[in-house]
Amino acid sequence: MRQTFIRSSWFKAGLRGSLSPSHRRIEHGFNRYQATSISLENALTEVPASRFLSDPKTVAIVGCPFGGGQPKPGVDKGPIRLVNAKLPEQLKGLGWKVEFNGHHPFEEIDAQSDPPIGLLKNPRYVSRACKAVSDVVGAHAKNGQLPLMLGGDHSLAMGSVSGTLKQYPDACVIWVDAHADIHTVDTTDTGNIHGMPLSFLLGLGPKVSEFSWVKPLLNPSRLVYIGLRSVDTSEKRILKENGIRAFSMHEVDKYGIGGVVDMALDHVNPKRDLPIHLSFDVDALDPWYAPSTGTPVAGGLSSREGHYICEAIYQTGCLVALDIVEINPSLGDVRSVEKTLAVGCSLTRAALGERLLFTDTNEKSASTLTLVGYIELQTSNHRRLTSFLNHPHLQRCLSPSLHPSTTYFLTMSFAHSLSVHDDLYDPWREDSFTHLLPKPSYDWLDQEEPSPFAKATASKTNRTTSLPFEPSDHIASLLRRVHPNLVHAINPWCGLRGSRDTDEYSSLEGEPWAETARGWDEGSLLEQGPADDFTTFGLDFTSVEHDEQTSVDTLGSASPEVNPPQAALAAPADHARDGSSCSCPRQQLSQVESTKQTPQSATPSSATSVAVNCSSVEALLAAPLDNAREGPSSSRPQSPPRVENAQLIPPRRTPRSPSQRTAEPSAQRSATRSVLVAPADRAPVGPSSSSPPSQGKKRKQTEEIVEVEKRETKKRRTQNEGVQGEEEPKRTTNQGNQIAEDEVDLGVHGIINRGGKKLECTYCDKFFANGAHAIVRHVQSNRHLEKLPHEIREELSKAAKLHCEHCNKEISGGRRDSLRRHYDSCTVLHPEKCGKRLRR
Ligand SMILES: NC(=[NH2+])NCCC[C@H](N)C(=O)O
Repeated sequence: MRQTFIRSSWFKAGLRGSLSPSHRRIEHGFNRYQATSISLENALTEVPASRFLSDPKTVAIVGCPFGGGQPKPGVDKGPIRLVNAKLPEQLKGLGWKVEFNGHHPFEEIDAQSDPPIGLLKNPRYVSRACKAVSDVVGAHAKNGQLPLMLGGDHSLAMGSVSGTLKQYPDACVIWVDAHADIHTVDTTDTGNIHGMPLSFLLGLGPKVSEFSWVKPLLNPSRLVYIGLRSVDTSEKRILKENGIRAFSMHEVDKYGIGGVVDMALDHVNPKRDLPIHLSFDVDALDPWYAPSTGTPVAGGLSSREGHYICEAIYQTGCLVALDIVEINPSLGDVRSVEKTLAVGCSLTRAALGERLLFTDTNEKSASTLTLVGYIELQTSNHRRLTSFLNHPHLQRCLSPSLHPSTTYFLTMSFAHSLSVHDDLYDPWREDSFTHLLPKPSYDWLDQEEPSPFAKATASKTNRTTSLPFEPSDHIASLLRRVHPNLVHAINPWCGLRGSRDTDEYSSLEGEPWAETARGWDEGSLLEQGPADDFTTFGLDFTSVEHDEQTSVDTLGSASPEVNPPQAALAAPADHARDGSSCSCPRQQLSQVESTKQTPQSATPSSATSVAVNCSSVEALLAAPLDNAREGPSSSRPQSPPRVENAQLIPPRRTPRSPSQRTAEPSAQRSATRSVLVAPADRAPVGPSSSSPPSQGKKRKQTEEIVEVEKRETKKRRTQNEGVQGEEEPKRTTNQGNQIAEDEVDLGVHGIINRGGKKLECTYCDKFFANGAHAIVRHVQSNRHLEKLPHEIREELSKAAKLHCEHCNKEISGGRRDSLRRHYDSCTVLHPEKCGKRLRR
């Protein structure tokens, strides 16, 4: 039996070009209008925060008032002051669940009972404190929480990193510090253990029985430094002997912080799939920004550079633990202390998702939703789907290009091997399931249109069908690995509608892609080709600048009023302002120097105003992945040494002059807000140049388009005339049928409600028996929307809100399961309940 899962609407919608024979296995395309369909609902409710943490994302604050690893009093007050500065509230403001049950009590040991071991000072005190921290951090990590260790001195990281490694043995450690903190027992000059934690974690140097609990779980290749500038001679030797990668301030100056972070990540976490422990010593920052610390060293990171590190690591979705250490509120004047505490808070926020242009990842608005692409997988094979989603090619395509502040969704559809049900699977016909698929386990498909048929069929019998896997959760978890903010939407119905349209094939006759379509029909995809064939998947990432309006909006939403707790201490993203008024000596110098050099082009990950767009299908086909990768990364000044696996896909800038921007019609501008529009210079959607259709076909298509356009213009004109108060024009369907007076014209929707029963789509010939909701969805999911102005599209998405079909109540949240829950209390379905409630 033929598998007929070619979507009629797609062919009509101009996705034909994507069906070239060379892309027969994986269909991909981009239909930005689906952004307003069900995808939106799913995307709005599902924003995975991390690859490793549990939901809801929880940060467990481990306050460590401890300074035994160094000699200066006061560092133990650091965590207390950070908490008093409302750090927990600030993190809540970022959407985290915060667990903080008071600071950890560290039992003091008097000096006599804790004599030095060799040169090591307070060895027992430090060891016990670190052991306790290790246990606590390990427990939080085990619970799927993110432990935030607030020091205290940096010796505590011996504990926190141990705790992390217990739970995540393959975790990597990014150590941001002015110092290497890698002295061994026999190399330390000072005996201060805060200069030694890494040697214990790496198992270097002579063993000290007091520290035997520290397991040398850290592999030197999993450690990377950023910000070093005070490294003792013996430490340099240790770094060299152990091949430990370090990015000193020299490299920061040379490559820029973006390059350094990329290289650091490429070294320890090339596929961005390993858990990351970020250990941030505030002395990595220039003392200008963090003066209140015990061992300040001039020439450090600017505030922005420090924040960039945190932001970039958050963006990997791999952060599992964070240390913020060495803030000593007893050092310096009041202003210095405030400054240091403020930067400690804002570094923490940056590492936990605070963004410069957006409020937070949990606040989802249409402007943070970007459709990345459309994938149609012609497979029902679980293994193949997994290998596709796990394929490094896809990961490389998506991962580095997606900005963390944006929720992306990938609309995916799956042609299941429903061949046996072929003629039966029509959700619009209640009887279509009744004998073969009595209780479909198509919940994932049902999700969007369950009520008419799912209810009807569920009651009949419990026979289940044999879908090979339950895609929703599975895909969600796989996509989370690609990018934490990448969500998916399964978009079932247009395919289902098309499933009966076998005549589509005849209309394909002579087209180069007809063969492909047949190939799918015969299930060839399932049989042939190793997973590697999926490399044909190539999204074309094109940078599209947010229009000015968007930037202003999003910037506005990040203003301090939005988040009062943060304002209490430091305005959110206050670090962003550092540059202008900065008198940090290093930055002044580099500012002077940078004017001499070629201006640095924006690195992709720092370009907050750049979004990713997979534009027309033709562009996809014309631009294989490798081409898509060419771009600004190669034009970066002094591009860093080749970093393995760092397949950055730099967004291609499409520069537009300000006058060009203002010249854009406002409707078009605002349309770019929620759904990014392909830049004008992209090839128009139509037959691929690589697979030109026959002349005749081409003409037929053009004629079709012209006809549709004519219809549109006519319609618009008659509408306008109506507004001007002239005689009301006769209303007709696209078939030319006149609309009777008792028929409701949904006008702007392009939908005619015929006698309140059957609905006809004005743009194609389809009829719907299942209510306005269904047809609104239909119009959205087909490319009819393309023809509608933005305002109308917005109205449409409003109209697509879920309502109970019995009492017409709007279902808040617009989710199907909420609707199902609502049925239980629906006053029309259960008048008796309603009565009870009234009596009460
Ligand atoms: N985490 C720190 N602040 N470490 C400073 C260490 C300074 C010096 N290398 C020492 O061993 O004493």
